[in-house]
This record gives sequence, C-alpha cells and structure tokens, in this order.
Amino acid sequence: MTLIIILGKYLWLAGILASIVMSEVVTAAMGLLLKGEVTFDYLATGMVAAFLVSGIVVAGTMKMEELERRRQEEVAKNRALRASERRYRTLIEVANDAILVTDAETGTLVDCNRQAEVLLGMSRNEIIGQHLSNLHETGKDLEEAETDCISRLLRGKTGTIELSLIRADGTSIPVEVSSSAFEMDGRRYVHGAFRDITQRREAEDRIKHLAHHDPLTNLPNRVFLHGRLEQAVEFARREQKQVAVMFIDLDNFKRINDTLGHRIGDALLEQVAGRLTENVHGSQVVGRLGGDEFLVVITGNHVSTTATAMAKRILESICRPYTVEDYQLHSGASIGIAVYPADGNSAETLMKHADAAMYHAKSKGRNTFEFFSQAINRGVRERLEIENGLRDALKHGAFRLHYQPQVDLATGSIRSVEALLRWRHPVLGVITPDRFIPIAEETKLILPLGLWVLDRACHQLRTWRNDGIAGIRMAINVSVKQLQDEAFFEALGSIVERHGLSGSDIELEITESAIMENLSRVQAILKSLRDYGITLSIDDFGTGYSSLGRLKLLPIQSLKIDRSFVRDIETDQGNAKICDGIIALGHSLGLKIIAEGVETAAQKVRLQDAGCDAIQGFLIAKPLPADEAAKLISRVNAIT
Ligand SMILES: Nc1nc2c(ncn2[C@@H]2O[C@@H]3COP(=O)(O)O[C@H]4[C@@H](O)[C@H](n5cnc6c(=O)[nH]c(N)nc65)O[C@@H]4COP(=O)(O)O[C@H]3[C@H]2O)c(=O)[nH]1
Repeated sequence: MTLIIILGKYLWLAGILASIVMSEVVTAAMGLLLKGEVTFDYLATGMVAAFLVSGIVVAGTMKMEELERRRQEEVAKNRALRASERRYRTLIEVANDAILVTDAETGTLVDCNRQAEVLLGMSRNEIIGQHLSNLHETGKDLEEAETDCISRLLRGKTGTIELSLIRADGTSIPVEVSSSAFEMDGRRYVHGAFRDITQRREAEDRIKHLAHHDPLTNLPNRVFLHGRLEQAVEFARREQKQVAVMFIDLDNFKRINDTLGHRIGDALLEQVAGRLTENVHGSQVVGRLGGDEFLVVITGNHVSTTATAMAKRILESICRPYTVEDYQLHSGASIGIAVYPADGNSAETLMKHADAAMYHAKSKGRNTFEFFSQAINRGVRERLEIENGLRDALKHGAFRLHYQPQVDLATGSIRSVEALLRWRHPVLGVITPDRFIPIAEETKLILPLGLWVLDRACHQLRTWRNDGIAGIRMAINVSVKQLQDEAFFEALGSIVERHGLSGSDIELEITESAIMENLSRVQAILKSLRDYGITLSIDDFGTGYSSLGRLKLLPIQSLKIDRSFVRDIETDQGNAKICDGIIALGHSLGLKIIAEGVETAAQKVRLQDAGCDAIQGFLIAKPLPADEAAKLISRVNAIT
C-alpha cells in the first residue's frame, strides 16, 4: 500500500521521464536509421517495445493518480464523518432530553446519551442492546395504549407521544417523546428525545383531583360521581349487571349548621364522610353531592340486597354521637335508593329517582331508607307538573286570593282578614296551598308569588278602604325564604306605599317551625319589619316546640294556635290544656292569641273562657272571594 502511495505520488514523474526518454529514444533511433547503423526491422521492433514500455508507464501513472485521488477522497470523507459524529455526540450530550436511538427493524436500542442514563438509572452498557419495549411500564390498560405508542415510535411516525418508562429501581416515570426516523447504512433508526414530565403530570393530577373532589371531605364530588355512575350504568348494560344509587341526606344538619355555625357544621360533615367511607368497600363509590347530601354507587348482581344491608349499616353509624370541639352532636340520615335497570337507565334518572325516594324516606319519619317505587314516581311526576304549572300560573295570572276574617272575641268585630292563595291547576284541578307552597319555596318561585300576593292583598285593602270598609288589617302569609331574600323588605315597603297604606295596616304570618329553624338569619329582618310598624304573628303555633326563651327573642305581637289543637278542644283534655297553656304563655309575654280552625260555637266558648283574644275559622266564615268577604265584614262590623 505504502509502495502504491509512493508510486502514486511519483509515477507521474516517471511518466514524464518515460516520455522524455521515449522522445530521446525516437530521436536517437531515427539518427541511427538515417546513418544506416540499424535496420528498419530492428528499429521498428525497438520502437514498438519502447512505446509499449512508455505506454505501460503512462497507464500505470494514470491509474496510480486515480487511486491516490480516491484515497484522498476517502480520507476527507472519513474525516468529515468523524467530525459529524463528534458534532452529533456533542449535540446529543448537551441535549436536556434523554436521547435513545433505536433500530427500527429490531426495536433494539443502539445509542443513548448521558441524560438517558440518568433518566433510566442505568449505564450506557445496560441500555444499549435492550429492546425498547423492555423499558416501558406494563399494566393492563397502559400496556395496550403504550404498545401502540411503541409501535408508532418504531414505525418512525414523527410527532409527540406520552408513555411511562420503567427505571432500573422499578419506579415508573412519565415521559413525553419526540421522535424522528433516519437511515444510516441502509438501516432505519428512530431517534427519540424523552422528556421527564413528572412535574407536569403531578400538576395535572392535582388539578384533576381538585376538579373531581370535594375540598372539605376529599370525597369524589358531583361531577366525578355523575361520570362514575354513567360508567357503572354502561358497564351494567354490557355485562348484564345492576347498579344501585343511594342518595343520603343528613337529618338535623341544617339546624346544627345554623345554630352552631359553619365551622362546627363542616367538622360534622368531615366526620360523616369518614363514617360513610368505612361502610363502602371494593368497587363501591361514595361521594359528596354538596351540602349535606352524599351518594353511594354500588355495582354488581344483587345490588338491592347489598344496598339494604349497607343502608342499615350507614343509618346505624351516622346515628352515633359526634364530638366536635366541646359539643356532642346527634344527626341521622334519610336514604333513597334507585336501582338500574328497574328504576331508570341513565345516570340522571337514577339520581333523580334516588333523590325522590330519599324525600319519601324523610317524609315517613327520619333516619330511615326507602327504595324508589312507581308510587313515588307518580308523586315525582305530579310534583313536576305542579312546578311547571306554578310557572305558567304566575305568567298568566291564574292565582286568586280568598279572605278569611278574624273576629275579636272581646268586641265581636272583624279586625283583620287573612289572605289565602287559591289555585286551580288546568289538569290536576284545585291544589291546596299546603301542596304547592312547599314546591314554590323549593323552586324559589315563592319570591315572585309572594310579591304577587302582597300586591293583590294591599290592592284589595285599598279598594275596601275606598269603599268605606275601614279599621281592617290585612294578614298575609310569608315564607321564610321570602324573609331571607334581601330585596323583600324594600319590595314590601314600596308595594305597601304604592297602595297608599302603611306598615301598621299589614300583619305578616310566619310559621313557627320555619322561624325557629332560621332564627339567627331572620331576626334582623323581623326587627326591621317591626320598626316599619308591621304586626308579626307566629302561625301554626304549638307545632314547632318553641321555647319561652326563644320566643322572647322575637319582635312578635301575636301567636296563632294551630287548628289541630283547637279541633277537639271541647272533648280532648290534652288539646284543651295545650290551648290554655299557649294562651297563658302568650299573655305572659304580652302577646295577643288567635285561635285558628274554630268550627263550632262550643270551641268558641271554650276559647273565650280560656282568655283567647281572637278566633278564625269556618264558624265565622270559610276563606271567601273579595266581594263576599267585604259583605261579611260590613255586616258583622255594622252590628258590633
Ligand atoms: N279545617 C279547617 N280549616 C280551616 C278553618 N279555618 C281556616 N282553615 C284553613 O286553615 C288554613 C289557615 O291558614 P294557615 O294556617 O296560614 O295555613 C296556610 C298557609 O300556611 C299557607 N298559605 C296560604 N296562602 C299562602 C300565601 O299566600 N303565602 C304563603 N307563604 N303561604 C300561604 O297554606 C296554608 C293552608 O292554607 P289553606 O289551605 O288556605 O288553609 C287555611 C284555611 O283555609 C276551619 O275552621 N277548619
């Protein structure tokens, strides 16, 4: 080789020399021929030989030159290759990402950088030669998705994918891979840049957790529960299984929250969440829908049996006393259960039906559970019809007011009338306020409806005044929801004044149970109403177990004895004693006492003897349309 190189370098000289020698030889030979010293044949042979020699020398020279040129090209190519390799190595070594180069045909790793060693916790020697798929985490669901990722990678599909790698210590690490394919020496390779996305994943997981969990109890929230229920229904549909949805609502929570404050209420909810979690196992899920409402999802074969046993356990565990700070608290729960497929085939329907069953359980007496039934369903449908009907009735002015007089027992005159709502539903017929007022309260329709009542009742009183019927006050029922509405007081003032009336023309009746359950929230508004001159009475008194101490806190002027106590007052000693007690208690607090539901003269006499101040009931009159009420007032008050 060296010889070829030397020859390659110098044979061109030999070629030149050969040409010079050849021309010399030709010149000398021609001279010899002319001089006749050699024959032509001899000369020709010599010349041919000389030509051949010099031809060989020239061809050799040219070949050597060609070899030398190629050699130099080879050297330059190798040098460029080495430089490019150096550049490539520098580049992959300074890269922030872990680089793994894989043989696309075999899936074997053929190169890696230092970052890859750090990422995987393995040395270069341990990495190279491994199959790429050995480095990714396996797991049932993951495997399928990631096998696809790996094959995409090996097919040289460019772009970014995410997968989990498994490190030497067995821990898994989420990575984002940007890959590109290239060819070298006729083989295809895939260059993958692997970026550790642990932090991003953690942040994403944190956000996902927050979005799907209730921050107070850390239980799954409504969004999560709804999704999980949808999945459970889908799974049950495919696999011919059942799903039970258990709607749990705490009894007593609102009162605890209102009287002891949110901090105590929150601590109670946390403890309740803990007890619920203790009762839920395996694939069963428990979560908080909001407030004091929780939901459990059970999937399986005999879910009704499982749900019954679980409901009993939950009721038993929720009932146990709670210690929160210095308080010993007691709560209970009402549970409604709906089952797929019998009670509905979507998450929404099942939740709605479990909710309806829960309400039914609550109405049957607390701390009990109830399965959804068609009877409940009818109730739900009717309730929905009433709710929609209320909206229409409000829009189309389908409500009426009737007026029932209250008679002052001392004078026998009518001093006030109570405005009572009347509504005829287009399909369901006459619906009593006891049925539609709670729905109006739940749907907040009571706010516009209550204002309508105020407006009509004030309008009526003004009309009577204009017609010469004086000295009458208008008693109007208000719901606690109305009192809690910030705009209520202002609206009331402007309605009263618009009709040329004053606060003292109005009496507001608020039911005892509602006022006692919301005492702290409504106290200030009651005071403002009182300051405005409005008379406040507690309706249905005797049913809400008010203590004397709490009554004293209220700026009220009268109590209305509930008609259930008046009903058998002549014969029932118990009821008679209750009426006597209420009258004595009320008078001791300086309150006026009105008895409701007086139907007989005997009841009237008994109440009068007990010192009752006024009565209201069918004995005087049923609630009457305005014109009939006006006639009655005029007649009674003309006599007295
Ligand atoms: N058995 C019998 N019943 C008698 C007698 N005298 C009166 N009643 C009935 O007793 C209820 C008295 O009204 P309430 O205790 O305020 O009880 C009312 C009141 O709490 C509520 N309500 C009625 N109108 C309104 C309203 O405009 N707003 C609000 N928030 N509630 C209303 O609905 C409840 C029921 O009202 P109504 O069905 O009109 O029933 C009325 C009345 O018709 C009687 O001698 N015997």
